[in-house]
Amino acid sequence: MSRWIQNGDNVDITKERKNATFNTERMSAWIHGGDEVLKRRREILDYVKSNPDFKDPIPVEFLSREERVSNGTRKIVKMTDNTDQIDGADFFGEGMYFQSLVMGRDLHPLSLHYIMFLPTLQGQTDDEQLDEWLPKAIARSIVGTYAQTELGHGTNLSKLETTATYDPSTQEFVLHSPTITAAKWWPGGLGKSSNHAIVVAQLYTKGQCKGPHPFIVQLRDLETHKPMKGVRLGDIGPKLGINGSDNGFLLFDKYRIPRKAMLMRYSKVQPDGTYIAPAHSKLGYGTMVFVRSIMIKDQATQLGAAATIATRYSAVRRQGEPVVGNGEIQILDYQTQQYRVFPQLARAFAFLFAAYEIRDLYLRLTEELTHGNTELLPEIHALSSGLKSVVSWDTAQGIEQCRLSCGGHGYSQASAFPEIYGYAVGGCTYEGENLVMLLQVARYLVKAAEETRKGTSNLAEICGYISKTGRRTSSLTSIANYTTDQIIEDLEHVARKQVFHAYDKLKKAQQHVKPEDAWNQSSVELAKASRWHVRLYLVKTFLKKVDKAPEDLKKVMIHVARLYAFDIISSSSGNFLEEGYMRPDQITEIKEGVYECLAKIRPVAVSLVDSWDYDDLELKSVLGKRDGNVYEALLQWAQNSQLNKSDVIPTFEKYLGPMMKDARSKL
Ligand SMILES: CCCCCCCC/C=C\CCCCCCCCCCCCC/C=C/C(=O)SCCNC(=O)CCNC(=O)[C@H](O)C(C)(C)COP(=O)(O)OP(=O)(O)OC[C@H]1O[C@@H](n2cnc3c(N)ncnc32)[C@H](O)[C@@H]1OP(=O)(O)O
Ligand SMILES: Cc1cc2nc3c(=O)[nH]c(=O)nc-3n(C[C@H](O)[C@H](O)[C@H](O)COP(=O)(O)OP(=O)(O)OC[C@H]3O[C@@H](n4cnc5c(N)ncnc54)[C@H](O)[C@@H]3O)c2cc1C
Repeated sequence: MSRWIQNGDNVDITKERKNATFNTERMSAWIHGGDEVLKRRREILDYVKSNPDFKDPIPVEFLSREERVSNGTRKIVKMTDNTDQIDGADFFGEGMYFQSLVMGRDLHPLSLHYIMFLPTLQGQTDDEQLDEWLPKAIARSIVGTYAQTELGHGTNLSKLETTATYDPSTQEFVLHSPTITAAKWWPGGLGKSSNHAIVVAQLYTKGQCKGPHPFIVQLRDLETHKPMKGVRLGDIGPKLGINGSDNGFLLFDKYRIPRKAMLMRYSKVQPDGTYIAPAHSKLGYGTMVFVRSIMIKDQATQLGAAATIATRYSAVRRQGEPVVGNGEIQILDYQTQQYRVFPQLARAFAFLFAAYEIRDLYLRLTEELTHGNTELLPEIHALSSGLKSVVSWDTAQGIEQCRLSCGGHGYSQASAFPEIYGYAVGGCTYEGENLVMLLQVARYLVKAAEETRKGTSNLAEICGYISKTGRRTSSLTSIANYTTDQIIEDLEHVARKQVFHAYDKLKKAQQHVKPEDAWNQSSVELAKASRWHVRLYLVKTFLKKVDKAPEDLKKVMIHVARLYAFDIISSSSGNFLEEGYMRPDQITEIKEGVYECLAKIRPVAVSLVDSWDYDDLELKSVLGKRDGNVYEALLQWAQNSQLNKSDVIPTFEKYLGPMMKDARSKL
């Protein structure tokens, strides 16, 4: 019997599981990278469940902000006391899973320490600095964050205002925030927890500005934890999500740090102030590329969770009686419900598989950089920026669709949707605002288009479609015979067309206006080109992964992958119809393909979401509980409300009681 079925479970959800046409365990192993990975996940899960230190006193939704920060800090310290339980080298797999189980969807005072501070030390220090700082950071004798964004500037790094001016007489840098807008603003854990930070500041030496560079800076006294003299910092207040994290502000008043505080792996300032430039001007941005690449898996995991909650709830929720007298049906049987939820599940899969690809590519980049080779950098910058944008945007929209699909209960924090949304949607902004990142991808695509037009094209594989001579019309005859190659060919056509459309618009505008105006006037079309480029990549990666799956899994997953592709085509049919590339009847065929996929997925939907292997501990959703007994659980969840501590609360005595009494006396 499936590990997901237990006595006492809701009967509808049990029936769904018994209808599975594939082995859920095999599917989970395939999704997560093999039997060994799955085994390790279960070991980590058992460990977390068995450790009372990781328990929340009550669901975190009922805690105040201060309690959340305190509870999160307690847990993350315990968690990082026990990193021997995981493979420390596997941040992407075991590290992220462990932290997700223990910390849920609250970032915490050590988030930035692990996500950016440590990776920046690893990637940007010279050997001597690495020896000095890395052991301390790994041991957690210091806690750091990444302070780059300012009140006045986040996106445009070249206009950051914090200055680091080199003083050769003392061999120190002087850190200074010349204006209010120079205040660092947002860094996670900066407000109250960190005592160090990587601070990105404009480097001045010999009277010249050399642009933004990273420095390691002590912010608080190691014993008293009081801010250092010349450092002013604090918490920036509550946010849409991640309220367990003390995101902070920071201002410097002519604060002196030693020359060796500048991270000198790529750029250097010599004792006399001579500046040595890096091999590639953007090597200092490496940590952002790393985070963008791990964000894809994180976002996929959030959307997968939302789809799991919506699917399980839809299996146990009965509403509406299409045949009067036959009883209400499971809402999962409505085609409209399937159309709302299953594409989100399909997207989550597409994003997860792309996450594996970008992880591998990032590892290759790291290896190449150790040999001084920066060739891969532009490609990875473009791909990670593009994926980060498209994936976080679709994840945000997808979570909202899942929430809506759960009706009123989706609006309750018991569903977990508010937490999931609040956490995930930050990804549209941090690590580069999404539209800005799409425009970075566009720079890359414009170059590819230019090379193609010049006939000098020697494009990286990912851009190969740009220089292909495609068909003038789609070769689709019937949805049953619509092959993977044909699907890709059709998407390539639209992506290529949009790339050249945007490119031509840009080139035309450049003949009439200044380059920056031409770029601005073409930017909506350029961003669209980037989106198509990324969607094409996602579809290709998904279909390729499914093509290689074992037969028993492939016959299920093919419908999910096709749904992902058909949904994209049918919801942008205008692009495919343009210039008669597709005929209306071909679009109708693809829409029918969507409905067919929904029908194929329906009977196995619950087992498919089970295969994501979310334990209740990780899902943290009353609606998405494994056992499907949601109504009892909702009633129980509500008991945690502080308002239920007494039958009559003081507001009655103070306000409502007198109001009603007064009104009664006047009747
Ligand atoms: C031991 C194990 C223990 C394990 C324990 C585990 C514990 C775990 C604990 C926690 C784990 C949690 C895990 C959860 C998952 C995590 C995911 C969630 C993370 C949430 C955390 C949020 C943190 C957020 C942090 C931040 O937001 S930091 C700030 C980020 N800021 C930005 O991203 C700014 C965006 N702006 C830019 O990037 C740039 O300014 C720009 C827009 C790209 C423009 O730059 P500029 O220099 O002005 O460029 P130009 O001069 O115009 O040149 C453009 C040129 O450069 C190329 N370019 C640009 N960037 C790059 C790059 N990075 N690489 C390569 N090339 C680049 C660009 O392509 C152009 O090239 P061309 O000129 O050739 O076209
Ligand atoms: C939850 C969260 C956590 C964060 N954590 C950290 C952290 O730990 N450390 C840190 O340093 N920062 C952090 N940040 C800051 C984050 O990196 C920035 O907010 C982000 O890079 C966007 O920059 P911005 O706020 O300046 O937005 P802006 O750039 O001001 O964006 C506002 C609007 O302007 C548009 N825009 C801006 N520039 C252009 C352009 N060139 N072309 C077209 N449109 C443009 C954008 O598309 C957007 O619509 C965090 C932010 C959040 C929300």
